[in-house]
Amino acid sequence: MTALAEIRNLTMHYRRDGTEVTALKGISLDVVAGERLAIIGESGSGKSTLALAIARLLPASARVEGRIDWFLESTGKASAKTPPSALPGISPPRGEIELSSRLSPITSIVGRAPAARLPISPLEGEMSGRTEGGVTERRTSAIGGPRQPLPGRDIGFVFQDPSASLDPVMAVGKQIAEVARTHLGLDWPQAYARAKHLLERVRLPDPASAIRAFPHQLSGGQKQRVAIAAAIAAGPKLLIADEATSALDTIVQAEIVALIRQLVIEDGMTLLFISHDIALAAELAERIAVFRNGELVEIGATAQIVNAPSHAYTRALLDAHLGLDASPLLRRTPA
Ligand SMILES: Nc1ncnc2c1ncn2[C@@H]1O[C@H](COP(=O)(O)OP(=O)(O)OP(=O)(O)O)[C@@H](O)[C@H]1O
Ligand code: NI
Repeated sequence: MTALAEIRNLTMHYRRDGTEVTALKGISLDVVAGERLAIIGESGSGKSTLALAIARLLPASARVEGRIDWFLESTGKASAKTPPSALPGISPPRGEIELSSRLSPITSIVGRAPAARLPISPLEGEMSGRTEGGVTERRTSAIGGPRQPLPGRDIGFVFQDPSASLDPVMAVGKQIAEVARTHLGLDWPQAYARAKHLLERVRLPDPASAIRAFPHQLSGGQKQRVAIAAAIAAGPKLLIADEATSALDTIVQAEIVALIRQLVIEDGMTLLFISHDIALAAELAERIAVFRNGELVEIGATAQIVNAPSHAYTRALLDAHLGLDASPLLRRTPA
Protein backbone atom coordinates (compact mmCIF):
# COMPACT_ATOMS: atom_id res chain seq x y z
CA MET A 1 0.00 0.00 0.00
CA THR A 2 1.44 3.31 -1.09
CA ALA A 3 0.26 6.54 0.41
CA LEU A 4 -0.93 9.24 -1.94
CA ALA A 5 -1.09 11.67 0.95
CA GLU A 6 -0.08 11.39 4.58
CA ILE A 7 -2.00 13.63 6.92
CA ARG A 8 -0.24 14.16 10.21
CA ASN A 9 -1.56 15.90 13.28
CA LEU A 10 -3.75 18.22 11.26
CA THR A 11 -5.56 20.80 13.34
CA MET A 12 -7.66 23.52 11.78
CA HIS A 13 -9.33 26.57 13.24
CA TYR A 14 -11.77 28.94 11.58
CA ARG A 15 -12.18 32.47 12.88
CA ARG A 16 -15.76 33.57 13.26
CA ASP A 17 -16.92 36.77 14.96
CA GLY A 18 -13.63 37.13 16.77
CA THR A 19 -13.72 33.62 18.20
CA GLU A 20 -12.03 30.52 16.92
CA VAL A 21 -13.88 27.39 15.89
CA THR A 22 -11.69 24.31 15.90
CA ALA A 23 -12.92 22.24 12.98
CA LEU A 24 -10.22 19.54 12.99
CA LYS A 25 -8.32 18.24 15.99
CA GLY A 26 -5.03 16.42 15.45
CA ILE A 27 -6.09 14.31 12.50
CA SER A 28 -3.60 11.71 11.29
CA LEU A 29 -4.47 9.38 8.46
CA ASP A 30 -3.11 8.12 5.17
CA VAL A 31 -4.94 8.37 1.91
CA VAL A 32 -3.78 5.22 0.13
CA ALA A 33 -3.13 5.52 -3.59
CA GLY A 34 -5.98 3.96 -5.54
CA GLU A 35 -8.30 3.38 -2.59
CA ARG A 36 -11.88 4.46 -2.14
CA LEU A 37 -11.97 6.10 1.28
CA ALA A 38 -15.17 7.41 2.82
CA ILE A 39 -15.30 10.12 5.46
CA ILE A 40 -18.48 9.96 7.46
CA GLY A 41 -19.88 11.82 10.43
CA GLU A 42 -22.71 14.09 11.38
CA SER A 43 -23.10 17.70 10.31
CA GLY A 44 -20.30 19.91 11.60
CA SER A 45 -17.92 17.04 12.32
CA GLY A 46 -15.25 18.49 10.05
CA LYS A 47 -15.63 16.36 6.91
CA SER A 48 -15.71 19.22 4.43
CA THR A 49 -12.95 21.02 6.27
CA LEU A 50 -10.73 17.98 5.85
CA ALA A 51 -11.54 17.86 2.14
CA LEU A 52 -10.78 21.55 1.72
CA ALA A 53 -7.53 21.19 3.62
CA ILE A 54 -6.49 18.29 1.40
CA ALA A 55 -7.37 20.26 -1.73
CA ARG A 56 -5.73 23.36 -0.24
CA LEU A 57 -8.91 25.34 -0.72
CA LEU A 58 -9.38 26.59 2.82
CA PRO A 59 -10.22 30.26 3.29
CA ALA A 60 -7.22 32.46 4.02
CA SER A 61 -8.49 33.11 7.55
CA ALA A 62 -8.21 29.44 8.43
CA ARG A 63 -5.39 28.58 10.81
CA VAL A 64 -3.74 25.26 10.15
CA GLU A 65 -1.28 23.19 12.14
CA GLY A 66 0.21 19.88 11.14
CA ARG A 67 1.15 18.64 7.74
CA ILE A 68 0.08 16.86 4.63
CA ASP A 69 2.80 15.07 2.68
CA TRP A 70 2.04 14.26 -0.93
CA PHE A 71 3.46 11.51 -3.06
CA LEU A 72 2.63 12.53 -6.59
CA GLU A 73 4.93 11.29 -9.29
CA SER A 74 6.48 14.19 -11.15
CA THR A 75 5.80 12.31 -14.37
CA GLY A 76 2.23 11.35 -13.54
CA LYS A 77 -0.54 10.86 -16.04
CA ALA A 78 -1.69 14.46 -16.01
CA SER A 79 1.70 16.10 -15.82
CA ALA A 80 3.09 13.92 -18.57
CA LYS A 81 0.53 15.45 -20.87
CA THR A 82 1.18 18.91 -19.57
CA PRO A 83 3.72 20.91 -21.52
CA PRO A 84 5.44 23.52 -19.36
CA SER A 85 3.54 26.27 -21.17
CA ALA A 86 0.27 24.91 -19.83
CA LEU A 87 1.32 25.76 -16.31
CA PRO A 88 0.59 29.34 -15.46
CA GLY A 89 3.98 30.60 -16.56
CA ILE A 90 5.81 29.40 -13.51
CA SER A 91 7.82 26.37 -12.62
CA PRO A 92 5.99 23.86 -10.40
CA PRO A 93 8.00 24.60 -7.25
CA ARG A 94 7.14 28.30 -7.41
CA GLY A 95 3.57 27.49 -8.21
CA GLU A 96 3.35 25.35 -5.13
CA ILE A 97 4.41 28.11 -2.85
CA GLU A 98 2.26 30.75 -4.50
CA LEU A 99 -0.75 28.53 -4.43
CA SER A 100 -0.21 27.70 -0.80
CA SER A 101 -0.01 31.30 0.27
CA ARG A 102 -2.89 32.42 -1.91
CA LEU A 103 -5.41 29.73 -1.20
CA SER A 104 -4.62 28.70 2.30
CA PRO A 105 -1.98 28.88 4.94
CA ILE A 106 -1.41 25.17 4.71
CA THR A 107 1.77 24.19 3.05
CA SER A 108 3.00 20.71 2.91
CA ILE A 109 6.44 19.46 3.36
CA VAL A 110 7.46 17.03 0.71
CA GLY A 111 11.07 16.18 0.99
CA ARG A 112 11.39 12.47 1.28
CA ALA A 113 12.68 10.45 -1.60
CA PRO A 114 10.15 8.16 -3.30
CA ALA A 115 11.96 5.15 -1.80
CA ALA A 116 11.19 6.47 1.66
CA ARG A 117 7.47 6.53 1.05
CA LEU A 118 6.54 3.03 1.99
CA PRO A 119 7.41 2.59 5.67
CA ILE A 120 4.81 4.92 7.06
CA SER A 121 3.98 3.30 10.35
CA PRO A 122 7.26 4.06 12.17
CA LEU A 123 6.87 7.70 11.26
CA GLU A 124 3.31 7.68 12.49
CA GLY A 125 4.47 6.49 15.88
CA GLU A 126 7.15 9.09 15.93
CA MET A 127 4.74 11.83 14.98
CA SER A 128 2.06 10.95 17.44
CA GLY A 129 4.44 11.42 20.31
CA ARG A 130 5.79 14.66 18.94
CA THR A 131 3.84 17.66 20.06
CA GLU A 132 6.72 20.14 19.71
CA GLY A 133 5.10 22.48 22.17
CA GLY A 134 2.48 23.66 19.72
CA VAL A 135 4.96 24.55 17.04
CA THR A 136 3.12 25.43 13.88
CA GLU A 137 4.52 24.02 10.71
CA ARG A 138 2.17 25.84 8.39
CA ARG A 139 4.65 28.55 7.48
CA THR A 140 7.19 26.09 6.20
CA SER A 141 7.51 26.33 2.46
CA ALA A 142 7.40 23.39 0.18
CA ILE A 143 10.96 22.20 -0.14
CA GLY A 144 11.92 20.37 -3.26
CA GLY A 145 10.99 16.74 -3.65
CA PRO A 146 7.87 15.62 -5.47
CA ARG A 147 5.38 18.28 -6.33
CA GLN A 148 2.35 19.60 -4.53
CA PRO A 149 -1.11 18.88 -5.90
CA LEU A 150 -2.87 21.46 -8.02
CA PRO A 151 -6.64 21.65 -7.50
CA GLY A 152 -8.32 20.95 -10.82
CA ARG A 153 -5.38 19.07 -12.24
CA ASP A 154 -4.35 16.64 -9.51
CA ILE A 155 -7.49 16.88 -7.42
CA GLY A 156 -11.01 16.88 -8.83
CA PHE A 157 -13.76 18.17 -6.60
CA VAL A 158 -17.47 17.40 -6.81
CA PHE A 159 -19.74 19.29 -4.42
CA GLN A 160 -23.29 18.73 -3.24
CA ASP A 161 -24.81 21.42 -5.42
CA PRO A 162 -23.77 21.16 -9.07
CA SER A 163 -25.42 24.51 -9.80
CA ALA A 164 -22.89 26.16 -7.53
CA SER A 165 -19.90 24.67 -9.34
CA LEU A 166 -21.24 25.18 -12.88
CA ASP A 167 -21.31 28.53 -14.62
CA PRO A 168 -24.98 29.22 -15.47
CA VAL A 169 -24.20 31.21 -18.61
CA MET A 170 -21.61 28.90 -20.18
CA ALA A 171 -22.43 25.82 -22.24
CA VAL A 172 -21.51 22.70 -20.29
CA GLY A 173 -19.20 21.42 -23.02
CA LYS A 174 -17.14 24.57 -22.82
CA GLN A 175 -16.89 24.30 -19.04
CA ILE A 176 -15.48 20.80 -19.31
CA ALA A 177 -13.25 21.71 -22.26
CA GLU A 178 -11.85 24.64 -20.34
CA VAL A 179 -10.57 22.36 -17.58
CA ALA A 180 -8.85 20.14 -20.16
CA ARG A 181 -7.42 23.17 -21.96
CA THR A 182 -6.12 24.81 -18.81
CA HIS A 183 -4.53 21.76 -17.25
CA LEU A 184 -3.61 19.55 -20.18
CA GLY A 185 -2.56 22.24 -22.62
CA LEU A 186 -5.00 21.09 -25.30
CA ASP A 187 -6.27 23.42 -28.02
CA TRP A 188 -10.02 24.06 -28.20
CA PRO A 189 -10.86 21.35 -30.77
CA GLN A 190 -8.92 18.76 -28.75
CA ALA A 191 -10.48 20.00 -25.52
CA TYR A 192 -13.98 19.82 -27.02
CA ALA A 193 -13.33 16.30 -28.27
CA ARG A 194 -12.30 15.37 -24.75
CA ALA A 195 -15.40 17.07 -23.33
CA LYS A 196 -17.63 15.10 -25.66
CA HIS A 197 -15.92 11.86 -24.72
CA LEU A 198 -16.34 12.73 -21.04
CA LEU A 199 -20.04 13.46 -21.51
CA GLU A 200 -20.33 9.99 -23.04
CA ARG A 201 -18.43 8.48 -20.13
CA VAL A 202 -20.72 10.12 -17.55
CA ARG A 203 -23.61 8.82 -19.68
CA LEU A 204 -25.34 12.06 -20.41
CA PRO A 205 -28.02 11.36 -23.00
CA ASP A 206 -27.17 12.65 -26.48
CA PRO A 207 -23.69 14.02 -25.68
CA ALA A 208 -23.35 15.65 -29.11
CA SER A 209 -26.13 18.11 -28.35
CA ALA A 210 -25.65 18.13 -24.57
CA ILE A 211 -22.26 19.68 -25.14
CA ARG A 212 -24.05 22.89 -26.17
CA ALA A 213 -26.62 22.76 -23.35
CA PHE A 214 -26.66 25.24 -20.51
CA PRO A 215 -26.90 24.01 -16.92
CA HIS A 216 -30.52 25.15 -16.48
CA GLN A 217 -31.55 22.83 -19.34
CA LEU A 218 -30.38 19.79 -17.39
CA SER A 219 -31.86 17.90 -14.46
CA GLY A 220 -30.12 17.82 -11.10
CA GLY A 221 -28.66 14.39 -11.79
CA GLN A 222 -27.52 15.42 -15.27
CA LYS A 223 -25.88 18.55 -13.86
CA GLN A 224 -24.05 16.39 -11.34
CA ARG A 225 -22.84 14.18 -14.22
CA VAL A 226 -21.49 17.30 -15.93
CA ALA A 227 -19.83 18.41 -12.71
CA ILE A 228 -18.19 14.98 -12.44
CA ALA A 229 -17.02 15.19 -16.06
CA ALA A 230 -15.45 18.58 -15.34
CA ALA A 231 -13.87 17.27 -12.14
CA ILE A 232 -12.12 14.42 -13.95
CA ALA A 233 -11.36 16.31 -17.18
CA ALA A 234 -7.71 16.85 -16.33
CA GLY A 235 -7.19 13.25 -15.21
CA PRO A 236 -6.77 13.94 -11.49
CA LYS A 237 -5.13 11.42 -9.19
CA LEU A 238 -7.62 12.16 -6.45
CA LEU A 239 -11.35 12.69 -6.77
CA ILE A 240 -13.07 14.28 -3.78
CA ALA A 241 -16.84 13.95 -3.71
CA ASP A 242 -18.26 16.04 -0.85
CA GLU A 243 -21.90 15.05 -0.32
CA ALA A 244 -22.02 14.77 -4.11
CA THR A 245 -25.23 12.78 -4.08
CA SER A 246 -26.96 14.24 -1.02
CA ALA A 247 -29.25 16.58 -2.96
CA LEU A 248 -30.45 13.86 -5.35
CA ASP A 249 -33.35 11.47 -4.96
CA THR A 250 -32.56 7.89 -4.03
CA ILE A 251 -32.58 6.39 -7.52
CA VAL A 252 -30.42 9.11 -9.06
CA GLN A 253 -28.19 8.92 -6.00
CA ALA A 254 -27.56 5.23 -6.63
CA GLU A 255 -26.82 5.91 -10.30
CA ILE A 256 -24.32 8.63 -9.46
CA VAL A 257 -22.63 6.43 -6.86
CA ALA A 258 -22.33 3.65 -9.46
CA LEU A 259 -20.94 6.14 -11.96
CA ILE A 260 -18.36 7.47 -9.53
CA ARG A 261 -17.27 3.92 -8.70
CA GLN A 262 -16.90 3.04 -12.38
CA LEU A 263 -14.95 6.18 -13.31
CA VAL A 264 -12.66 5.87 -10.31
CA ILE A 265 -11.83 2.27 -11.17
CA GLU A 266 -11.43 2.90 -14.90
CA ASP A 267 -9.11 5.86 -14.39
CA GLY A 268 -7.23 4.41 -11.43
CA MET A 269 -8.17 7.40 -9.31
CA THR A 270 -8.14 7.60 -5.53
CA LEU A 271 -11.54 8.53 -4.13
CA LEU A 272 -12.37 10.53 -1.04
CA PHE A 273 -16.11 10.11 -0.61
CA ILE A 274 -17.60 12.41 2.00
CA SER A 275 -21.04 11.61 3.27
CA HIS A 276 -23.19 11.75 6.36
CA ASP A 277 -24.77 8.53 5.07
CA ILE A 278 -22.94 5.48 6.38
CA ALA A 279 -24.90 3.09 4.12
CA LEU A 280 -23.99 5.02 1.00
CA ALA A 281 -20.37 5.18 2.13
CA ALA A 282 -20.38 1.44 2.71
CA GLU A 283 -21.69 0.86 -0.82
CA LEU A 284 -18.75 2.63 -2.36
CA ALA A 285 -15.76 2.69 -0.06
CA GLU A 286 -13.12 0.13 0.83
CA ARG A 287 -12.27 2.00 4.01
CA ILE A 288 -14.33 4.28 6.20
CA ALA A 289 -13.11 7.03 8.52
CA VAL A 290 -15.59 8.19 11.15
CA PHE A 291 -15.41 11.82 12.27
CA ARG A 292 -17.05 13.47 15.22
CA ASN A 293 -16.51 17.01 16.51
CA GLY A 294 -13.37 17.44 14.44
CA GLU A 295 -11.83 14.21 15.67
CA LEU A 296 -11.14 10.96 13.90
CA VAL A 297 -13.14 8.48 15.93
CA GLU A 298 -12.04 5.38 14.04
CA ILE A 299 -10.88 4.23 10.65
CA GLY A 300 -10.95 0.76 9.17
CA ALA A 301 -12.00 -1.53 6.39
CA THR A 302 -15.64 -1.03 5.43
CA ALA A 303 -16.70 -4.50 6.58
CA GLN A 304 -15.06 -3.97 9.94
CA ILE A 305 -16.60 -0.53 10.50
CA VAL A 306 -20.05 -1.75 9.45
CA ASN A 307 -20.05 -5.17 11.10
CA ALA A 308 -17.76 -4.71 14.06
CA PRO A 309 -17.27 -1.05 14.88
CA SER A 310 -14.95 -0.51 17.79
CA HIS A 311 -16.44 2.81 18.85
CA ALA A 312 -19.83 3.44 20.42
CA TYR A 313 -20.34 6.49 18.22
CA THR A 314 -19.98 4.43 15.06
CA ARG A 315 -22.46 1.92 16.47
CA ALA A 316 -24.87 4.77 17.12
CA LEU A 317 -24.49 5.98 13.54
CA LEU A 318 -25.18 2.46 12.30
CA ASP A 319 -28.19 2.06 14.61
CA ALA A 320 -29.59 5.40 13.49
CA HIS A 321 -29.28 4.32 9.91
CA LEU A 322 -30.68 0.87 10.45
CA GLY A 323 -33.86 2.46 11.64
CA LEU A 324 -34.23 4.39 8.42
CA ASP A 325 -33.09 2.13 5.64
CA ALA A 326 -31.43 -1.11 6.59
CA SER A 327 -31.07 -2.82 3.26
CA PRO A 328 -27.75 -1.44 1.97
CA LEU A 329 -26.03 -2.20 5.25
CA LEU A 330 -27.57 -5.61 5.75
CA ARG A 331 -26.40 -6.65 2.32
CA ARG A 332 -22.85 -6.21 3.53
CA THR A 333 -23.24 -8.32 6.63
CA PRO A 334 -21.72 -11.77 6.08
CA ALA A 335 -24.27 -14.58 6.26
N1 LIG B 1 -15.98 29.14 6.71
C1 LIG B 1 -16.20 28.83 7.99
N2 LIG B 1 -16.07 29.77 8.96
C2 LIG B 1 -16.27 29.46 10.25
N3 LIG B 1 -16.58 28.22 10.69
C3 LIG B 1 -16.73 27.25 9.78
C4 LIG B 1 -16.55 27.50 8.39
N4 LIG B 1 -16.77 26.34 7.72
C5 LIG B 1 -17.06 25.42 8.66
N5 LIG B 1 -17.04 25.95 9.89
C6 LIG B 1 -17.28 25.24 11.17
O1 LIG B 1 -16.33 24.18 11.25
C7 LIG B 1 -16.93 23.00 11.78
C8 LIG B 1 -16.77 21.86 10.78
O2 LIG B 1 -17.54 22.19 9.61
P1 LIG B 1 -17.52 21.27 8.30
O3 LIG B 1 -18.23 22.02 7.26
O4 LIG B 1 -16.15 20.83 8.03
O5 LIG B 1 -18.40 20.02 8.79
P2 LIG B 1 -19.07 18.87 7.92
O6 LIG B 1 -18.79 17.59 8.64
O7 LIG B 1 -18.64 18.97 6.51
O8 LIG B 1 -20.63 19.21 8.06
P3 LIG B 1 -21.83 18.98 7.00
O9 LIG B 1 -22.18 17.52 7.05
O10 LIG B 1 -22.93 19.83 7.54
O11 LIG B 1 -21.36 19.43 5.66
C9 LIG B 1 -18.36 23.38 12.10
O12 LIG B 1 -18.42 23.74 13.45
C10 LIG B 1 -18.64 24.57 11.22
O13 LIG B 1 -19.61 25.40 11.79
NI1 NI C 1 -19.68 19.28 4.71
